[in-house]
Amino acid sequence: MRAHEAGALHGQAGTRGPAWLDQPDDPNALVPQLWPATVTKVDGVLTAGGVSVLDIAREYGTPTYVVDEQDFRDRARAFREAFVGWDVYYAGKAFLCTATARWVDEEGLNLDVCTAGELAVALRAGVPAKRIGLHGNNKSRRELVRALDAGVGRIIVDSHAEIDRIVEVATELGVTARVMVRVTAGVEAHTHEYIATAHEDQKFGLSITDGQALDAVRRILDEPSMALLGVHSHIGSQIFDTSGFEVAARRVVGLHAQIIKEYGYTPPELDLGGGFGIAYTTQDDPSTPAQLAAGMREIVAYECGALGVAMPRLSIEPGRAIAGPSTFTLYEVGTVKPVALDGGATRTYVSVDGGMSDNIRTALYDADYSCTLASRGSEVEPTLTRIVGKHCEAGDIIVKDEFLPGDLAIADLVAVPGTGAYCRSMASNYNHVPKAAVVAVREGEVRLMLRRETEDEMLALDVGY
Ligand SMILES: Cc1ncc(COP(=O)(O)O)c(C=O)c1O
Ligand SMILES: N[C@@H](CCCC[NH3+])C(=O)O
Repeated sequence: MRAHEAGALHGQAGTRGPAWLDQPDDPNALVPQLWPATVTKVDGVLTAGGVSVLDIAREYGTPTYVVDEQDFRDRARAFREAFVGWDVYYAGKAFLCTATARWVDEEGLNLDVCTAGELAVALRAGVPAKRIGLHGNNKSRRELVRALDAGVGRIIVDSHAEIDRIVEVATELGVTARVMVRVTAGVEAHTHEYIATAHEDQKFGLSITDGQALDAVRRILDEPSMALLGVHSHIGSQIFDTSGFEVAARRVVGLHAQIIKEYGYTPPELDLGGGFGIAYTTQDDPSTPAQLAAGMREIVAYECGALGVAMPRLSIEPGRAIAGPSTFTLYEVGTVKPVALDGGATRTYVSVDGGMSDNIRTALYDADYSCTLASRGSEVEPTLTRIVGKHCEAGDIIVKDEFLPGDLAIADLVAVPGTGAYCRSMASNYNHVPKAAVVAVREGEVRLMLRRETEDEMLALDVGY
C-alpha cells in the first residue's frame, strides 16, 4: 500500500491535511519526479521546453494542457528500448491526437485504439494500419468494417458475440482478420476498483478459469476468416505492485501452452497489456521501463521454459506511463476562499477556470494530484489549499490537498502535473464549458496540438426544435 492510501488526516498549524502530505520548506520548489523533464522555474516562473507559462497563458489562454514533447518522446523511446524485441503499443486512449500518434510512430511504437474515432485519428496521422491494434468490449459492425477495410494489424476479441460479428464482416470483405483473445487472468490488481480489469466480475475479456477463453480460441481456429495471433491480458491501470503482472503473465503463458498442447497450434504472439503506474504525488514510486522489462522478461522466459514452449513474440500496451508525466495543466485562479473546518482549522479553496470537465480523475477515482504556483515565486508561508473547478458540483475538485503560498491570489497561474493521460481524453462539456487547448512545447517553441473548443462549435450541435 502506498502511504497516502491510509488517508489519515493530521493537524498542522491552523490547517488539516492528509498524513502523507508534508509542509514543504520551500513551496516554490518543484518535486522533480512529478514534472516533465524540461520543466523548471526561472525567477519563480514555471517554464517548459524553454517556454514561460506566462507566454503560454497570454497566447493560448487557460486552462491549457502543456505537453513537453521531448519528455513524451523520451518515455516512448524508453519503453521501446527497454522492451527491445517486443512490440510496444502506445495505448491511445490515454491521449490521442494526430501529433501524439505521429510521435509514437516516429519513435518506433505501434498504436492501440479502441474505437472508430481513435482509429480515424491514427489513420489521419499516417500510422500504418498494420501497426494498429483495435480493442473494445463492444465493437460495432461499422467499427469492424472500418478496421478490417483499413487492414489493421490485429483486433483484440472480447466476446463470443464479437467473433460472430468479425466472421460476418471479414467474410463479406473477403479478408482474414488477425485476432488476439482478451482473457481475464483472474488477478486482483491493486488499484482503484473502476480501473482493475483482470478479476472475474467485470466486463472485459473472456475468463481463463471458466474455460470461455479456450472456447473462443477453438472457435477462432476453426474459422477460415480468422487468424489467431495469441492471447492478450491487461490487468488494469495505475498499478505499482508488479506481482499482479507476474501472476497474470504466468496464467496467460499457461493458456498459451495449453493451446499448443490441446490444439496443436502455436500462437505466434502474446500481449501482457499496459497499466504501469506513474507518480501523481510524492508518495508514488513507479518502476522504470527497464525494471518492468527485466521483471516481465524473466517471468515469461521462466514460465515458457517450465512449460516447454518457445517464447512467442511479446507485446505490451503502456498509455499512462508515456503520456501522463509529460503534461501539466495550466489554470488561472478566479477566487480564493478560506473555509473554517471543524476544530478551528481552515482550508483555502482556490477556484480555477477549469475543473472536472478537463480532469475528471479526482472525482471519478478519488485520485490525488499535486500543484504549484506557476506564475511567480512567493516567500509567504504555505497554507493547505484545495484546488477546485468552476462546475456546479461540490465534488468538482482537481487537487484535494496541496501546500501553496498563503498569498495565492486572483489571476495567479497554477499548474497541475501528471495530466497527460486520461484528462483531455476524458474531457467533457459539462456546464457547456468548451474543451481546453493542448499545446506542445519544445526547444523554446510552442505548437498548438488541439485548439480550444469554441462556444459556437458547441452551439452548432444544438439544431433547435
Ligand atoms: C486493453 C488496454 N491496454 C492498455 C491500456 C493502457 O493502460 P495504461 O494507460 O494504464 O498503461 C488500457 C487501459 O487501461 C487497456 O484497457
Ligand atoms: N481512465 C482511467 C484508466 C482506464 C484506462 C483505460 N482502460 C484513468 O484515468 O486512470
